[in-house]
Amino acid sequence: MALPGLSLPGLGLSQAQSSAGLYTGSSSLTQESRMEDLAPRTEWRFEVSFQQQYTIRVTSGHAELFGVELAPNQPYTFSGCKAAILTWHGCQLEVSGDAESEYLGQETEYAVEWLNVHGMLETARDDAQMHSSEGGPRVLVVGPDFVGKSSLVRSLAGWAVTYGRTPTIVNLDPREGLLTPPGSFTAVTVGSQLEVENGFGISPISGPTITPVKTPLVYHCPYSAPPEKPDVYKALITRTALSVTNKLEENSGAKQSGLIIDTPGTLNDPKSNYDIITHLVSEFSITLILTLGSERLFNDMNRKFGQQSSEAIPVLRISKPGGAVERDAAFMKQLQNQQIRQYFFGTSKDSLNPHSHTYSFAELNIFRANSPSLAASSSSMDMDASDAPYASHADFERMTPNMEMLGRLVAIKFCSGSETDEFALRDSPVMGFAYVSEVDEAKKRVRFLAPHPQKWGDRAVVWGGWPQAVTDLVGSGTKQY
Ligand SMILES: Nc1ncnc2c1ncn2[C@@H]1O[C@H](COP(=O)(O)OP(=O)(O)OP(=O)(O)O)[C@@H](O)[C@H]1O
Repeated sequence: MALPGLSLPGLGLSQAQSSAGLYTGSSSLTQESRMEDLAPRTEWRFEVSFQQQYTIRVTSGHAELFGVELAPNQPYTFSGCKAAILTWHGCQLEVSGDAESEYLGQETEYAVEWLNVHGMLETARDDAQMHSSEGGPRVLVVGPDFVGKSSLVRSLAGWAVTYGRTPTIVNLDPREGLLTPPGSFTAVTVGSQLEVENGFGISPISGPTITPVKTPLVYHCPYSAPPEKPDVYKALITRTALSVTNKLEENSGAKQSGLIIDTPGTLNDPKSNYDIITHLVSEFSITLILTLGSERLFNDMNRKFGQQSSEAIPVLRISKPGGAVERDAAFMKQLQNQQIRQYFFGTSKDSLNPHSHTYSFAELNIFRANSPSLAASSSSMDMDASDAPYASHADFERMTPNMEMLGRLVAIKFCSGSETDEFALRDSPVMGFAYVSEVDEAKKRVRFLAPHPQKWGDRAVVWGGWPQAVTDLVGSGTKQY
């Protein structure tokens, strides 16, 4: 990573830049390959749909994408992506392919601010190194949806790795997976640089990979948002925090590098008096809170946790990047489907070969995680009342496989299927995920797609209302993403 120079954004624009600097507003751009000169501290913003491919190559100078430097002359291809290539000192890009929009962003003060936060974290890590019993910074990132939280987390992680650190990234947003499909919490210590096109990439729980492995700790969260089941969500936070803390105690480098926690926008909830954020701060012993995109949230956090409160935790208000954009429901659905596909089939650079497993009903220990959204989807499927006992107050219920599971993702837990303690079932980490590709109620058997050839024996298999069913996973399986 190159540090920012003294040039001011907007100065020294070439003609190409000034014309490219206008938002195109067109729904689809198809272009021949062409060169774009970027002045220092500017960024090339683009939005590419899932049907398009857009390629960028740095031909001179240095540029980075969310904290990860692009290698010179290497083409990077993006699909289903909204992002920005930032340059501190200026660069030239070769751009080709299709995009929904592309433009030169000159308001990059946010990036300088983010880099300053990285500098603060480095100081805290140095302090932790000198006083070895203390851990590094434990950072919580909060804010409404689509304000750049995940981009900030990714940038801070990328810069930390460039500085030789091994930060632990925790994703508590079940809408979007990190090294996993949606519907999970992940904690992963990052020891090698992230990928430009694919962020955190894929992990061994998806199958053997050729890239350096990042082994995540995964918990199952089959709800799209915390308000669906706040108590379960909080219990899973406690479980994750305990496991992460224990893991850091075994690895001094990771402990000194600290934690960065990404959260869903739904935690920004004054009505509940930010109950879940309070829980998170206490369980992870947070030392720094970064708020994005909401002045009210910043003030509320400052009052509740800031230096004047009994908690005395620094709370900072961080700028939202000008390029951060809303991803509508259709885009999010495609993103979620793509994450599920990638879990089983890998990416165009790192493809995987999933395996088919058939189990009889008698061999399976299936549990359903009840939730309001699952109850709603069952009633819309017109389920027989006896098949859909979701009115039950139990969080998990043992069940016989049925057609409702078709197209769903199931979590294979480390605990035994004979587990009767609901809390042990909830708190057990995930060994891997499988996809229900066929349910034969007449022959009483279920066919799954799973990343590994080994069967999972009598382990507990849990599914819930999230993520939603994917209908076209098998059959499109040969397609690479
Ligand atoms: N500087 C930027 N230029 C262009 N696009 C950006 C920029 N920063 C972020 N984005 C894009 O804007 C979108 C929203 O950003 P991001 O996912 O970081 O927000 P978020 O607050 O984490 O959202 P959510 O709460 O949904 O997880 C993403 O597609 C991201 O890649």
